[in-house]
Amino acid sequence: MTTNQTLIRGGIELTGLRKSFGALEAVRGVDLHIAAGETVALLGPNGAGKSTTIDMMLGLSQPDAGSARIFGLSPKEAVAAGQICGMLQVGALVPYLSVTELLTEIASLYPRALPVAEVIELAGLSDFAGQRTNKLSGGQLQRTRFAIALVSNSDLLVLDEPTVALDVEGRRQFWMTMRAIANSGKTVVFATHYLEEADEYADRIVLMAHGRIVADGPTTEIRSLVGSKLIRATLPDVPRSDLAAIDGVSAAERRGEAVVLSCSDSDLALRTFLSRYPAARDIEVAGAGLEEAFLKLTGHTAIDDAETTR
Ligand SMILES: Nc1ncnc2c1ncn2[C@@H]1O[C@H](COP(=O)(O)OP(=O)(O)OP(=O)(O)O)[C@@H](O)[C@H]1O
Repeated sequence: MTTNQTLIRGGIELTGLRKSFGALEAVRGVDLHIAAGETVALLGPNGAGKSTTIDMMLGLSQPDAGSARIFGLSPKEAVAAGQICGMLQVGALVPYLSVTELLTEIASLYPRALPVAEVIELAGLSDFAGQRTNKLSGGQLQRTRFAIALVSNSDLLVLDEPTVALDVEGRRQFWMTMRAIANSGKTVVFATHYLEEADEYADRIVLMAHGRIVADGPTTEIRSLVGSKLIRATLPDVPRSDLAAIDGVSAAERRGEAVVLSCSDSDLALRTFLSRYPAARDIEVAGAGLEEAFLKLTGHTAIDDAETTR
């Protein structure tokens, strides 16, 4: 086995990571192992601690406690060795260089850099390759940040909300490229708010809320954590508390004349519901979507919101 293979096999190991800003505990004990070759989505609402965790993975900030090891190295060593490359939400690019010039400069820093022309094509920058970086639009800037991450040809790509500011075509192209990169055996970690992106492109979802990991597993597993089925029906004038008390129902929500029941046992719930409320109509039984799972696991349920407004 070569030294490089030995390093790659180590994957990413975050152990007991903590980071506070003054009194605010942004990351409160994150333990996470990512195997080499995995594509992992860090999903969570605003302020969940995703960017803070990513910054510590990239060695851009030091944890208050715990450690991050990237392919057996400290983040700074991994960056210096060209093993890891990040695409951040913020950060100005060197102005007055064209996109091609900037990428050529950056490529010269990495031992295994990809050809710049290939990266320009992959990132959808062909039409703007001669444009100066200070004249780029938000979407073009984001594509350029992506190209910077790609050109290094690192084994681990860490992307913080990579599709922000991209239009529909930009997103489609971005994910096509990412798929090819993931299939080539690289490890990819990306933060996103978009459930459908996590669902569609990641092997695994790590859901963060309030500085902690609240769920970690394949998308299907995360869905199953929140009860398997939802019953929707039109049924005015029945109090929510009566619906929540039905056997097999774990939570009930009212949306105008419609009711939504989250079920722990949907067969039992449906039988009871129909016998007790024969006037119910437009009845649907559906698998709980990732959206429901997300809201429930991050402690921010639509049902809670409904309760606070009652
Ligand atoms: N440099 C900083 N100084 C003070 N507070 C910070 C700093 N960076 C982050 N925070 C706070 O830490 C918490 C976690 O922020 P973080 O950016 O990690 O969340 P996030 O999950 O990436 O959110 P978003 O999806 O909005 O980017 C937030 O409450 C944020 O306000």
